[in-house]
Amino acid sequence: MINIEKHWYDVVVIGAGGAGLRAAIEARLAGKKVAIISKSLFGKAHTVMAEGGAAAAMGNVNPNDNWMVHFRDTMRGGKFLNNYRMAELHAKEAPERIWELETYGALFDRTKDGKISQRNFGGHEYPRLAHVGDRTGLELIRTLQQKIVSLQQEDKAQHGAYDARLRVFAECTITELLLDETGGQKRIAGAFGYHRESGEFVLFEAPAVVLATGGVGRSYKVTSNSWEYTGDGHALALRAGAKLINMEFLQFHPTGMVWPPSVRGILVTESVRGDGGILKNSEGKRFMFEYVPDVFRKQYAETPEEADRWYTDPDNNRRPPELLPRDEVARAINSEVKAGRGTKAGGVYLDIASRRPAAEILKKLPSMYHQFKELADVDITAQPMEVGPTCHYVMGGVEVDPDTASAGVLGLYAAGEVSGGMHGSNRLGGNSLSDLLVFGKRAGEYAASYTDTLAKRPKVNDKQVAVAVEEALTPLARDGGENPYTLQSDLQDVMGDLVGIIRRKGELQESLSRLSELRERIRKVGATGGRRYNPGWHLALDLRNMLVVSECTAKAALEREESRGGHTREDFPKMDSKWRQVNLVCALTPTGEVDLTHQPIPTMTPDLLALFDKSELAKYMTDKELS
Ligand SMILES: Cc1cc2nc3c(=O)[nH]c(=O)nc-3n(C[C@H](O)[C@H](O)[C@H](O)COP(=O)(O)OP(=O)(O)OC[C@H]3O[C@@H](n4cnc5c(N)ncnc54)[C@H](O)[C@@H]3O)c2cc1C
Repeated sequence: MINIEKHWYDVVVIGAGGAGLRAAIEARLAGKKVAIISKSLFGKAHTVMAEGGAAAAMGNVNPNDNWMVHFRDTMRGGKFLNNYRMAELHAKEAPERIWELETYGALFDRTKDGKISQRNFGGHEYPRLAHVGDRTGLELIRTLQQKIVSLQQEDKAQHGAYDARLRVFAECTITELLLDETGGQKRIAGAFGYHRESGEFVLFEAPAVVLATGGVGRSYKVTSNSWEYTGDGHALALRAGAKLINMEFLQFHPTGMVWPPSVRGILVTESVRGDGGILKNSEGKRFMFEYVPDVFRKQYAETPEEADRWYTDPDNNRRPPELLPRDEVARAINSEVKAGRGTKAGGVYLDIASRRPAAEILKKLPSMYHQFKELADVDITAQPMEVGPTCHYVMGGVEVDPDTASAGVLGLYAAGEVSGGMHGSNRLGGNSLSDLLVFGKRAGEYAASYTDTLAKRPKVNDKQVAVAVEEALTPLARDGGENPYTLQSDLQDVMGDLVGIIRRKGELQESLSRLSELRERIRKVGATGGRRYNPGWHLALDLRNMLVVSECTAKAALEREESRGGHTREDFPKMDSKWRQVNLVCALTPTGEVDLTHQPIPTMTPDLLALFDKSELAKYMTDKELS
């Protein structure tokens, strides 16, 4: 007889990064009983790793900034494939969400006159990233956790227990969402998972679930993402009947560490370039001036002199090309390396040492200094760093309603990196931290109000629970099954080699047939040992999520015959305005295959269209759309 620990909540939030914590706070403030579930330790999420800052048009450093400029930058960055309504809400609400963090106790760096300081970042017209040195994510998580503790203290005073209305389940992985399908309509009824340490199963009965599980980067070997980003939320949503959009768009951050091999992929923050760092090839040439695409030519400097003047006089000079959106810089580095002008380890040089005094580097980039000193024995105040592209962020994700964050299945919501649409084909740096605050809050609010509309709670189906138990136990029961680590490595090879930064038709076709072979092998995955802390078993369970998400990416990448943002096709090197009108949508067939369809993207409202010059829109839109 399998023992299953049972809990009863109004709202279950899966994920304890910024999106999950902000959603949980909002649902709790609405009076709901809320569980926060986290695969990793509490406080250890992608959000904590964020370095550069959170983008919000507060206009503290340049008063010309406002939500309309931020909206324009976000749409340009996403090459106009963004869900315009999400980009609008994000630009309008981000400043409020940042100021609100201060009321929770956040301590941002300040300007001389005491306002929240804001720094430059790629694709943002004005200094816009609220930051705490290069440890912004740490402050964000610390503050949200502090708010949670303060709410728990209120609950202790009112209800006699700290976790009466807000409880954290750390090191607990959700493997399945549970649905009530009575009357032919799917409604969320709960979530099933296991405690990582004991291997014991756990069931959360709840009418509303917020997915806040972050990204998918572990499907690639060279990635800035950590072990838990196996696309669980994306896969859970698919299996529950929701859809994924834009999965072909993956952001390869231009600057990951490339040396030594053990740390390849770890992020080198864009703040290095925002604060004056420049990129050079092995011949010592500052090469980015040669890679400014026509659509951005007007906004970027043509000479190093103009670019350097911009740091002190941004109103009369144009930005350095090192601050182009990330997809452009990543492709440029890739081209330099391919042309034989890379470093021995396959990267290029990022130099701040010759550009800023050591004391300033230490003050503004303390984490980068320690990262390079400890991991690569490089002193960034005296030597250049070696960098190259690393898989960093997934623009694609769960299709949501922009206002409510509803994922299209009753009771299911998604926010943060797991959701799709907001960033279009490419995310601007800093826009994720603000995204997760804006839409985390909205998801929590609407999940809570949804539970108020229910006449009775959806019922958990015991058969579904039995299937979830069996699914989880099968790898342990299988003798001589495939090794999960080998399977993960093989999957990463397929994605890195065939669905990487530059894509080609033949390779994408090959990736799909290799993924289909992997599907068969993953069905036979085995894990030795028992249920007590067993990472091999955990990975065996994660693999099916990584696989289905990778299939979505490969299928959509093959289908989209153009290059845009985080999707570059060597055989279709240009943007095509016909493709801008289309979202590629993935759903699962009843037999679990990925089904891909085209869906028209929502048409931008005239008031928002009027924020752009017609000549600029003409670079992205069809004549029909413009008329
Ligand atoms: C090194 C680095 C630097 C970055 N710097 C910046 C920056 O400066 N500015 C910016 O805007 N963005 C930055 N980003 C991106 C940004 O940090 C992330 O996109 C963002 O934090 C994602 O937040 P999230 O709340 O959606 O998910 P995360 O913070 O990734 O949290 C996901 C949570 O879900 C949990 N989880 C996952 N699967 C399961 C499961 N099956 N069951 C239970 N729990 C699960 C995880 O344990 C975790 O708690 C950076 C990213 C990295 C990696």
